[in-house]
Amino acid sequence: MIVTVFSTKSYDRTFMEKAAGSLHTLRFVEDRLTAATATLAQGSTAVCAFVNDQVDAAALQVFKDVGVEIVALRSAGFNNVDMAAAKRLGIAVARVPAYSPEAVSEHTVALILSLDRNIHRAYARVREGNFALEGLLGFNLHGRTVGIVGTGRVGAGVARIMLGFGCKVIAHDVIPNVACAALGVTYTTLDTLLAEADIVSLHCPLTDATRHLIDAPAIDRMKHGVMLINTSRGGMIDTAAVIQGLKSGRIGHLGLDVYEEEEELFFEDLSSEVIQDDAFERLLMFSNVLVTGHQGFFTHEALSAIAKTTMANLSSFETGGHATYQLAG
Ligand SMILES: NC(=O)c1ccc[n+]([C@@H]2O[C@H](COP(=O)([O-])OP(=O)(O)OC[C@H]3O[C@@H](n4cnc5c(N)ncnc54)[C@H](O)[C@@H]3O)[C@@H](O)[C@H]2O)c1
Repeated sequence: MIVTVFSTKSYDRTFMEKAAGSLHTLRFVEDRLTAATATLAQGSTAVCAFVNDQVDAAALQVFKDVGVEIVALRSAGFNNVDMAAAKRLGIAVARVPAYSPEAVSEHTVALILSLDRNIHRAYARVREGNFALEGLLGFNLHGRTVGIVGTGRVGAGVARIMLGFGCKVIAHDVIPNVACAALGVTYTTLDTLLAEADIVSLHCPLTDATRHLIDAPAIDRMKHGVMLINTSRGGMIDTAAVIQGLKSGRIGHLGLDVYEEEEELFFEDLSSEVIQDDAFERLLMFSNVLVTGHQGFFTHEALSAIAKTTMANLSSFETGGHATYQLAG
Protein backbone atom coordinates (compact mmCIF):
# COMPACT_ATOMS: atom_id res chain seq x y z
CA MET A 1 0.00 0.00 0.00
CA ILE A 2 1.03 3.58 -0.43
CA VAL A 3 1.03 5.10 3.04
CA THR A 4 1.34 8.78 3.98
CA VAL A 5 3.03 9.03 7.37
CA PHE A 6 2.16 12.28 9.18
CA SER A 7 4.23 14.01 11.89
CA THR A 8 7.34 12.14 10.77
CA LYS A 9 10.51 12.44 12.83
CA SER A 10 13.86 10.91 11.93
CA TYR A 11 13.29 8.02 14.35
CA ASP A 12 9.89 7.20 12.77
CA ARG A 13 11.54 6.95 9.38
CA THR A 14 14.28 4.66 10.69
CA PHE A 15 12.01 2.17 12.45
CA MET A 16 9.15 2.24 9.93
CA GLU A 17 11.29 1.82 6.84
CA LYS A 18 12.92 -1.20 8.44
CA ALA A 19 9.54 -2.75 9.34
CA ALA A 20 7.94 -1.96 5.96
CA GLY A 21 10.69 -3.52 3.85
CA SER A 22 9.17 -3.99 0.41
CA LEU A 23 5.64 -4.57 1.75
CA HIS A 24 4.47 -0.96 1.69
CA THR A 25 5.57 2.31 0.12
CA LEU A 26 5.93 4.96 2.80
CA ARG A 27 5.64 8.66 2.01
CA PHE A 28 6.93 10.62 4.96
CA VAL A 29 5.65 14.11 5.69
CA GLU A 30 6.74 16.18 8.66
CA ASP A 31 3.47 18.10 8.93
CA ARG A 32 1.12 17.41 11.79
CA LEU A 33 -2.20 16.13 10.51
CA THR A 34 -5.03 18.65 10.54
CA ALA A 35 -7.92 19.24 8.15
CA ALA A 36 -5.61 21.68 6.33
CA THR A 37 -2.74 19.22 5.85
CA ALA A 38 -4.90 16.14 5.17
CA THR A 39 -4.67 16.70 1.40
CA LEU A 40 -1.01 15.61 1.62
CA ALA A 41 -2.44 12.09 1.68
CA GLN A 42 -3.55 12.44 -1.96
CA GLY A 43 -2.47 9.36 -3.89
CA SER A 44 -2.24 7.02 -0.90
CA THR A 45 -4.67 4.38 0.31
CA ALA A 46 -3.47 4.53 3.89
CA VAL A 47 -2.45 7.15 6.40
CA CYS A 48 -0.27 6.65 9.46
CA ALA A 49 -0.92 9.11 12.31
CA PHE A 50 0.48 9.79 15.78
CA VAL A 51 -0.88 11.01 19.12
CA ASN A 52 -1.15 14.73 18.40
CA ASP A 53 -2.45 14.38 14.85
CA GLN A 54 -6.05 15.62 14.59
CA VAL A 55 -7.99 12.80 12.99
CA ASP A 56 -11.22 14.79 13.20
CA ALA A 57 -14.31 14.75 10.97
CA ALA A 58 -12.91 17.40 8.61
CA ALA A 59 -9.59 15.55 8.10
CA LEU A 60 -11.43 12.25 7.60
CA GLN A 61 -13.71 13.85 4.99
CA VAL A 62 -10.60 14.94 3.06
CA PHE A 63 -9.25 11.38 3.32
CA LYS A 64 -12.53 10.03 1.97
CA ASP A 65 -12.37 12.48 -0.95
CA VAL A 66 -8.81 11.51 -1.91
CA GLY A 67 -9.38 7.74 -1.54
CA VAL A 68 -7.77 6.90 1.81
CA GLU A 69 -9.26 3.68 3.18
CA ILE A 70 -7.48 3.22 6.49
CA VAL A 71 -5.89 5.34 9.21
CA ALA A 72 -3.25 3.29 11.03
CA LEU A 73 -2.40 4.94 14.34
CA ARG A 74 1.13 4.35 15.59
CA SER A 75 -0.13 4.71 19.16
CA ALA A 76 -2.31 2.91 21.68
CA GLY A 77 -4.55 5.89 22.54
CA PHE A 78 -7.14 6.98 19.98
CA ASN A 79 -8.77 9.92 21.75
CA ASN A 80 -7.60 12.11 18.82
CA VAL A 81 -9.83 10.23 16.33
CA ASP A 82 -13.47 11.04 15.60
CA MET A 83 -14.55 7.39 15.50
CA ALA A 84 -18.19 8.22 14.64
CA ALA A 85 -17.05 10.18 11.58
CA ALA A 86 -14.68 7.38 10.52
CA LYS A 87 -17.53 4.88 10.73
CA ARG A 88 -19.91 7.17 8.82
CA LEU A 89 -17.33 7.67 6.06
CA GLY A 90 -16.35 4.00 5.95
CA ILE A 91 -12.70 4.62 6.83
CA ALA A 92 -11.07 1.90 8.93
CA VAL A 93 -9.03 2.92 11.99
CA ALA A 94 -6.35 0.66 13.45
CA ARG A 95 -4.01 1.14 16.40
CA VAL A 96 -1.15 -0.51 18.26
CA PRO A 97 -2.80 -1.60 21.52
CA ALA A 98 0.25 -2.96 23.29
CA TYR A 99 3.74 -2.29 22.04
CA SER A 100 5.89 -2.03 25.10
CA PRO A 101 3.96 -1.04 28.20
CA GLU A 102 7.18 -1.51 30.18
CA ALA A 103 8.60 1.54 28.38
CA VAL A 104 5.87 3.76 29.84
CA SER A 105 5.83 2.03 33.23
CA GLU A 106 9.59 2.49 33.60
CA HIS A 107 9.40 6.15 32.53
CA THR A 108 6.69 6.68 35.16
CA VAL A 109 9.02 5.29 37.81
CA ALA A 110 11.87 7.45 36.47
CA LEU A 111 9.70 10.52 37.13
CA ILE A 112 8.83 9.30 40.63
CA LEU A 113 12.48 8.66 41.57
CA SER A 114 13.75 11.88 40.01
CA LEU A 115 11.17 14.02 41.80
CA ASP A 116 11.54 12.25 45.13
CA ARG A 117 15.33 12.56 45.23
CA ASN A 118 15.47 15.89 43.36
CA ILE A 119 17.73 14.46 40.67
CA HIS A 120 16.69 17.20 38.22
CA ARG A 121 17.83 19.89 40.67
CA ALA A 122 20.97 18.03 41.76
CA TYR A 123 22.05 17.63 38.13
CA ALA A 124 21.92 21.40 37.56
CA ARG A 125 23.56 22.24 40.89
CA VAL A 126 26.53 19.89 40.58
CA ARG A 127 27.31 21.19 37.10
CA GLU A 128 27.66 24.65 38.64
CA GLY A 129 29.90 23.43 41.44
CA ASN A 130 27.12 23.70 44.02
CA PHE A 131 27.27 20.63 46.25
CA ALA A 132 24.97 21.91 48.99
CA LEU A 133 22.21 19.50 49.98
CA GLU A 134 19.68 22.00 51.33
CA GLY A 135 16.44 21.67 49.39
CA LEU A 136 17.24 18.19 48.06
CA LEU A 137 15.78 16.17 50.96
CA GLY A 138 13.83 13.18 49.67
CA PHE A 139 11.80 10.40 51.24
CA ASN A 140 12.10 6.60 51.19
CA LEU A 141 9.73 4.93 48.77
CA HIS A 142 9.82 1.81 50.93
CA GLY A 143 6.68 1.77 53.07
CA ARG A 144 4.92 4.55 51.13
CA THR A 145 1.47 4.14 49.61
CA VAL A 146 1.22 4.38 45.83
CA GLY A 147 -2.24 4.87 44.30
CA ILE A 148 -2.61 3.72 40.71
CA VAL A 149 -5.62 4.91 38.73
CA GLY A 150 -6.08 2.49 35.82
CA THR A 151 -4.36 -0.89 36.14
CA GLY A 152 -4.20 -1.92 32.50
CA ARG A 153 -0.92 -2.71 30.80
CA VAL A 154 1.02 0.37 31.94
CA GLY A 155 -0.55 0.74 35.39
CA ALA A 156 0.04 -2.94 36.17
CA GLY A 157 3.71 -2.52 35.25
CA VAL A 158 4.04 0.44 37.60
CA ALA A 159 2.34 -1.59 40.35
CA ARG A 160 4.84 -4.44 39.91
CA ILE A 161 7.85 -2.13 40.12
CA MET A 162 6.55 -0.17 43.11
CA LEU A 163 5.74 -3.39 44.97
CA GLY A 164 9.39 -4.29 44.37
CA PHE A 165 10.41 -1.08 46.13
CA GLY A 166 8.44 -2.20 49.18
CA CYS A 167 5.55 0.20 48.64
CA LYS A 168 1.95 -0.50 49.54
CA VAL A 169 0.06 -0.33 46.24
CA ILE A 170 -3.62 0.56 46.12
CA ALA A 171 -5.56 0.97 42.89
CA HIS A 172 -8.78 2.11 41.32
CA ASP A 173 -10.10 0.77 38.03
CA VAL A 174 -13.55 0.30 36.51
CA ILE A 175 -12.43 -3.27 35.75
CA PRO A 176 -9.99 -4.50 38.43
CA ASN A 177 -7.04 -6.51 37.11
CA VAL A 178 -6.99 -9.97 38.74
CA ALA A 179 -3.25 -10.34 38.03
CA CYS A 180 -2.57 -7.13 39.96
CA ALA A 181 -4.76 -8.20 42.85
CA ALA A 182 -2.83 -11.50 42.97
CA LEU A 183 0.43 -9.54 43.31
CA GLY A 184 -0.90 -7.78 46.40
CA VAL A 185 -2.52 -4.65 44.93
CA THR A 186 -5.61 -3.61 46.91
CA TYR A 187 -8.53 -2.15 44.93
CA THR A 188 -10.49 0.72 46.38
CA THR A 189 -12.66 3.68 45.40
CA LEU A 190 -11.11 6.72 43.74
CA ASP A 191 -11.94 8.85 46.79
CA THR A 192 -10.18 6.46 49.19
CA LEU A 193 -7.18 6.18 46.86
CA LEU A 194 -6.84 9.96 46.67
CA ALA A 195 -7.12 10.25 50.46
CA GLU A 196 -4.56 7.53 51.27
CA ALA A 197 -1.88 7.67 48.55
CA ASP A 198 1.48 9.41 49.01
CA ILE A 199 1.95 9.06 45.25
CA VAL A 200 -0.97 9.15 42.77
CA SER A 201 -0.17 7.86 39.27
CA LEU A 202 -2.63 8.09 36.37
CA HIS A 203 -2.88 5.34 33.74
CA CYS A 204 -6.38 5.55 32.23
CA PRO A 205 -7.37 6.27 28.66
CA LEU A 206 -8.72 9.78 28.07
CA THR A 207 -12.52 9.51 27.76
CA ASP A 208 -15.47 11.70 28.72
CA ALA A 209 -15.43 9.92 32.10
CA THR A 210 -11.74 10.57 32.78
CA ARG A 211 -11.35 14.11 31.37
CA HIS A 212 -10.28 16.34 34.28
CA LEU A 213 -10.51 13.38 36.66
CA ILE A 214 -7.99 15.34 38.68
CA ASP A 215 -9.76 18.66 39.27
CA ALA A 216 -9.90 21.00 42.28
CA PRO A 217 -12.24 18.79 44.41
CA ALA A 218 -10.08 15.72 43.67
CA ILE A 219 -6.93 17.62 44.68
CA ASP A 220 -8.64 18.74 47.90
CA ARG A 221 -9.13 15.08 48.80
CA MET A 222 -5.42 14.27 48.43
CA LYS A 223 -2.83 14.16 51.21
CA HIS A 224 -0.89 17.35 51.85
CA GLY A 225 2.36 17.15 49.87
CA VAL A 226 1.17 14.32 47.59
CA MET A 227 3.20 13.42 44.50
CA LEU A 228 1.04 13.43 41.35
CA ILE A 229 2.26 11.68 38.20
CA ASN A 230 0.60 11.67 34.79
CA THR A 231 2.05 9.67 31.91
CA SER A 232 -1.37 8.83 30.38
CA ARG A 233 -3.06 11.73 28.59
CA GLY A 234 -2.86 15.43 29.47
CA GLY A 235 -6.63 15.92 29.54
CA MET A 236 -6.94 13.79 32.68
CA ILE A 237 -5.67 16.75 34.69
CA ASP A 238 -7.19 20.23 35.06
CA THR A 239 -3.97 22.23 34.72
CA ALA A 240 -5.32 25.38 36.41
CA ALA A 241 -6.42 23.35 39.46
CA VAL A 242 -3.03 21.63 39.65
CA ILE A 243 -1.22 24.97 39.57
CA GLN A 244 -3.37 26.08 42.54
CA GLY A 245 -2.56 22.78 44.27
CA LEU A 246 1.16 23.39 43.78
CA LYS A 247 0.87 26.95 45.11
CA SER A 248 -0.96 25.80 48.24
CA GLY A 249 1.52 22.96 48.84
CA ARG A 250 -1.22 20.30 48.62
CA ILE A 251 0.71 18.90 45.66
CA GLY A 252 4.30 18.44 46.79
CA HIS A 253 5.64 17.04 43.53
CA LEU A 254 4.26 16.91 40.00
CA GLY A 255 5.61 14.69 37.22
CA LEU A 256 4.13 15.00 33.75
CA ASP A 257 4.94 13.26 30.50
CA VAL A 258 1.73 14.56 28.93
CA TYR A 259 0.02 17.93 29.00
CA GLU A 260 -3.49 19.14 28.17
CA GLU A 261 -2.35 21.47 25.39
CA GLU A 262 0.70 19.50 24.27
CA GLU A 263 -0.29 19.55 20.58
CA GLU A 264 1.14 23.06 20.30
CA LEU A 265 4.42 22.14 22.02
CA PHE A 266 5.58 18.57 22.17
CA PHE A 267 7.79 16.78 19.65
CA GLU A 268 9.15 20.09 18.28
CA ASP A 269 12.32 22.06 19.03
CA LEU A 270 10.91 25.39 20.23
CA SER A 271 14.07 26.44 22.06
CA SER A 272 14.45 29.61 19.95
CA GLU A 273 10.83 30.64 20.28
CA VAL A 274 8.75 32.36 22.94
CA ILE A 275 6.36 29.80 24.42
CA GLN A 276 2.90 31.35 24.37
CA ASP A 277 1.24 28.90 26.76
CA ASP A 278 1.21 30.75 30.10
CA ALA A 279 -0.07 27.80 32.14
CA PHE A 280 2.71 25.57 30.82
CA GLU A 281 5.33 28.22 31.57
CA ARG A 282 3.92 28.62 35.10
CA LEU A 283 4.31 24.87 35.66
CA LEU A 284 7.96 25.05 34.66
CA MET A 285 8.60 27.74 37.29
CA PHE A 286 8.03 25.27 40.15
CA SER A 287 11.19 23.48 41.26
CA ASN A 288 9.09 20.48 42.33
CA VAL A 289 7.66 19.97 38.84
CA LEU A 290 9.30 17.73 36.27
CA VAL A 291 7.95 17.66 32.72
CA THR A 292 9.07 15.41 29.89
CA GLY A 293 7.67 15.88 26.40
CA HIS A 294 5.64 12.69 25.88
CA GLN A 295 8.63 10.37 25.76
CA GLY A 296 7.28 7.48 27.84
CA PHE A 297 6.99 5.33 24.72
CA PHE A 298 10.41 6.34 23.42
CA THR A 299 12.57 3.21 23.68
CA HIS A 300 14.16 1.01 21.01
CA GLU A 301 11.87 -1.85 21.95
CA ALA A 302 8.70 0.25 21.77
CA LEU A 303 9.51 1.97 18.45
CA SER A 304 10.40 -1.34 16.88
CA ALA A 305 7.16 -2.98 18.10
CA ILE A 306 5.04 0.03 17.03
CA ALA A 307 6.49 -0.09 13.50
CA LYS A 308 6.03 -3.86 13.18
CA THR A 309 2.41 -3.82 14.41
CA THR A 310 1.56 -0.84 12.20
CA MET A 311 2.85 -2.69 9.15
CA ALA A 312 0.95 -5.85 10.21
CA ASN A 313 -2.23 -3.76 10.51
CA LEU A 314 -1.71 -2.40 6.99
CA SER A 315 -0.86 -5.80 5.51
CA SER A 316 -3.89 -7.56 7.02
CA PHE A 317 -6.13 -4.73 5.82
CA GLU A 318 -4.65 -4.95 2.34
CA THR A 319 -5.03 -8.71 2.05
CA GLY A 320 -8.17 -9.39 4.10
CA GLY A 321 -9.98 -6.04 4.29
CA HIS A 322 -9.57 -5.89 8.09
CA ALA A 323 -6.61 -4.67 10.12
CA THR A 324 -5.26 -6.89 12.90
CA TYR A 325 -6.06 -4.28 15.54
CA GLN A 326 -8.93 -2.48 13.90
CA LEU A 327 -11.11 -0.31 16.12
CA ALA A 328 -14.85 -0.71 15.93
CA GLY A 329 -16.50 2.53 14.78
N1 LIG B 1 3.35 8.61 27.76
C1 LIG B 1 3.36 7.78 26.73
O1 LIG B 1 4.28 7.78 25.90
C2 LIG B 1 2.25 6.76 26.58
C3 LIG B 1 2.47 5.62 25.81
C4 LIG B 1 1.48 4.65 25.72
C5 LIG B 1 0.27 4.82 26.37
N2 LIG B 1 0.06 5.97 27.08
C6 LIG B 1 -1.21 6.17 27.78
O2 LIG B 1 -1.21 5.41 28.97
C7 LIG B 1 -2.55 5.11 29.34
C8 LIG B 1 -2.66 3.65 29.77
O3 LIG B 1 -2.27 2.81 28.68
P1 LIG B 1 -2.46 1.24 28.79
O4 LIG B 1 -1.79 0.65 27.60
O5 LIG B 1 -2.12 0.77 30.15
O6 LIG B 1 -4.06 1.14 28.59
P2 LIG B 1 -4.97 -0.11 28.98
O7 LIG B 1 -6.18 0.00 28.11
O8 LIG B 1 -4.20 -1.37 29.01
O9 LIG B 1 -5.40 0.23 30.50
C9 LIG B 1 -6.23 1.31 30.84
C10 LIG B 1 -6.94 0.94 32.13
O10 LIG B 1 -7.73 2.07 32.54
C11 LIG B 1 -8.95 1.56 33.04
N3 LIG B 1 -9.98 2.60 33.03
C12 LIG B 1 -10.71 3.04 31.97
N4 LIG B 1 -11.54 4.01 32.37
C13 LIG B 1 -11.33 4.18 33.70
C14 LIG B 1 -11.91 5.03 34.67
N5 LIG B 1 -12.87 5.90 34.36
N6 LIG B 1 -11.45 4.93 35.96
C15 LIG B 1 -10.50 4.03 36.28
N7 LIG B 1 -9.92 3.21 35.39
C16 LIG B 1 -10.33 3.28 34.13
C17 LIG B 1 -9.29 0.37 32.15
O11 LIG B 1 -10.23 -0.48 32.76
C18 LIG B 1 -7.91 -0.26 31.99
O12 LIG B 1 -7.65 -1.21 32.98
C19 LIG B 1 -3.42 5.50 28.12
O13 LIG B 1 -3.97 6.78 28.37
C20 LIG B 1 -2.43 5.65 27.01
O14 LIG B 1 -2.89 6.55 26.05
C21 LIG B 1 1.02 6.92 27.21
